[in-house]
Amino acid sequence: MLQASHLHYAYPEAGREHTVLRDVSLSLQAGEHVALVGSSGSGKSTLLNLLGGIDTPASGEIQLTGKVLSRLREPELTLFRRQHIGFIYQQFNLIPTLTVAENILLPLMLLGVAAAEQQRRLHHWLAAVQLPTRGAAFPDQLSGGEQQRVAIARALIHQPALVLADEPTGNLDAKTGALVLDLLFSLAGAAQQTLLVVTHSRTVAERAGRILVMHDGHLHTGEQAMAW
Ligand SMILES: Nc1ncnc2c1ncn2[C@@H]1O[C@H](COP(=O)(O)OP(=O)(O)OP(=O)(O)O)[C@@H](O)[C@H]1O
Repeated sequence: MLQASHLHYAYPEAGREHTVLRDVSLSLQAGEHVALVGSSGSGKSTLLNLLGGIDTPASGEIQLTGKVLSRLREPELTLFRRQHIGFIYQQFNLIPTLTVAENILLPLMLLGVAAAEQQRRLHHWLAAVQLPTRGAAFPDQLSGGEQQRVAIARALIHQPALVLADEPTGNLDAKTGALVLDLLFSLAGAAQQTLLVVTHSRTVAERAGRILVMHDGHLHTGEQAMAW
């Protein structure tokens, strides 16, 4: 469902180019759960941003559910992202002025889903992330683990084909992280969604079906990844 070929990416740095991704290729099968690991600064978040259509590679091609991202122009690219991708971040990234319910509903509002259908899915997802009575709360009234469960509901409510999670347990203690991780893997699994999780945690990586390792801008798979 995702095929990335020969991706290159560089950031401008003091008048020079700082190359972060060098000839990175990968493919993800529909419904697969994959962990992306590697040392700090190796380019994991950068790769996630390219795969999610938030940023554009200098060269190379990304095909997602049959569409080549670089051939999409605004506003099609934004619409494609809203329909097919869900993001989960280490810092939760909830909107502090919106309630839990409003945060979860954002993707459906942006897609123009009918109000009755929004409410039906909201009830389902509040229950799915074990926060059935917290819809009217604001993010700062929730614990970190609860906020990340809201972020999971927001990332999955529009049934995206691809879920990208950048260190989803990085801000949580081990016990809370394990609960959040269980929810993320089981909900994405039930919906047969493809899940790519960036992590520094061996426990998280071992939950995935496959591990990819970023090292010095290159992506290692299979046997090479086993050494991680
Ligand atoms: N906006 C930016 N401008 C310039 N350089 C950047 C920018 N964002 C990231 N970088 C650099 O690109 C490299 C890769 O960063 P990236 O965030 O992708 O790494 P990472 O593997 O996700 O790291 P971590 O595990 O610490 O989150 C780093 O050297 C970083 O300093």
